[in-house]
Amino acid sequence: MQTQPKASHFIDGEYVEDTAGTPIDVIYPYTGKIIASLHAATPPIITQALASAERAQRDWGAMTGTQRGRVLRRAADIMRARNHDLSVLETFDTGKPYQETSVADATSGADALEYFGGLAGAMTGEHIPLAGGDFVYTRREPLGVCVGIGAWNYPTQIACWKAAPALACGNAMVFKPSETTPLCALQVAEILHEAGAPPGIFNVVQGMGDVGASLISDARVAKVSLTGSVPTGRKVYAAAAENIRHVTMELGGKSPIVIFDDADIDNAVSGAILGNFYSTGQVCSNGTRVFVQKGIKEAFIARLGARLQGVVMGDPQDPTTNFGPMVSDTQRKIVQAYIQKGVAEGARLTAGGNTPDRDGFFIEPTVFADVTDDMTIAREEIFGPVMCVLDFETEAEALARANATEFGLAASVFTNDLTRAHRMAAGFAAGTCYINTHNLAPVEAPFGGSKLSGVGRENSKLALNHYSEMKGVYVAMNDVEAPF
Ligand SMILES: NC(=O)c1ccc[n+]([C@@H]2O[C@H](COP(=O)([O-])OP(=O)(O)OC[C@H]3O[C@@H](n4cnc5c(N)ncnc54)[C@H](O)[C@@H]3O)[C@@H](O)[C@H]2O)c1
Repeated sequence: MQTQPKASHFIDGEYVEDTAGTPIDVIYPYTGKIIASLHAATPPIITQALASAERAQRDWGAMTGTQRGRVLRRAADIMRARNHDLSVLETFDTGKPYQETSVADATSGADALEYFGGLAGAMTGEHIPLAGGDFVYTRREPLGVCVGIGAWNYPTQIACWKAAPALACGNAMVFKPSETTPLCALQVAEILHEAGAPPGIFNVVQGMGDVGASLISDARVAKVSLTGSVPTGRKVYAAAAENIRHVTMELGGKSPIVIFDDADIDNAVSGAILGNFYSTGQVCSNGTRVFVQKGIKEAFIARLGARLQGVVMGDPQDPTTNFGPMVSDTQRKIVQAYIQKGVAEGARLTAGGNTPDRDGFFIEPTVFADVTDDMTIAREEIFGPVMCVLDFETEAEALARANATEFGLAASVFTNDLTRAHRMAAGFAAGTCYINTHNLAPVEAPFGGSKLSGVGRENSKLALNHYSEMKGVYVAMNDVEAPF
């Protein structure tokens, strides 16, 4: 497959290059080899992208929602038809196994385009009757030019989850992918263009944090939606505050999975695997603190150990591989340091912990038992395949400890006690909760975090509120009464 794009940026319906920008080498995590070379956006590229988006948004925002929705739904169809190629590219970009990318990335992106394409024509205001026949009507209006900034773990999905509601509401978007995975968003731009999106409606510019910062500080920008870490979120939120801009923040997490002794233990083990090792642990909503009720702790660890025998680590493009390398050597080193800290602080290593002696940024799926709440590995987001198993005795204790974190992205409970399941879901201080599963993110459901994990929600009808604002129009049906 040709992994080198035609040029670094996609602006106004075409590929654009400016070789004066800082070089960005794209590394395939399986081989450590360079598979594409791009350039970060220079100030003229940033200006070009924002000017084109501002120009295009005026007409796009004036179209009917049905017309815009048609373009998005066409893009969804193209994306589904190209799923194989897009998945292969996503695997080159991230190192995630094709077994995952073929069902979770372009497909999830297409779902978002289809869903918000469907909703676009159904967005309406309301009529509010008042005394004396006066009334107010509301108009849902686009914000204008939105900036999207992506993390490296789900490059296609992140681009689509931001573009689809933004465009459905009549905005234009300038999207900056992560510098680690810059390839897939260009494909999203091509597909939207091919589906009939007017030039400039979705522009992609490459670059590091400084490019993101320049985009946000531009006066033409009405909103920024970031998927990234909490430290970056703080900077982006502060920069947006300078001009009182709208924000959506999808940030990090240290989510709990609470497993009671009445749970279906195989389902609980599956949930913990999904919530810790999918995408080699590089998922923001991962349930990395697994609280297991004391009586079943050793049984849980034994079953988990047996299931880990099913890990197939290898060439991520091979459809039988179910566990790929980490996205970069840097990220792998961060995870290695956390594993060392876990050992040093006295946690019991029950699986993995090693770096396989082979090419690629691999690290074994790792499980620590007897983890306590104060250990570094139980407090900080690791963003790699490291599961911490903690044990508990009572429901009240589990809930209090699950919530004792500055993050609040996701939380799940495994139990067969119906009332306890709902009690726990109501008690979790997290934006995205699960009962008897973990980490599913269908487009119909709101996704996002509370506390340090974020602001706003992606997906679901709620996302429309974050990409539009309501204008109230007061209509007088009577003479104006003035005091003099
Ligand atoms: N909540 C979610 O939906 C979600 C999803 C995926 C990843 N994440 C989080 O993302 C993190 C991993 O991704 P990452 O390492 O790419 O995150 P990161 O914060 O390092 O970078 C995210 C993006 O922000 C850009 N950026 C960096 N500094 C900036 C600045 N000052 N101004 C504007 N943009 C700037 C980066 O170039 C990149 O595109 C983890 O913390 C993970 O939990 C969250």
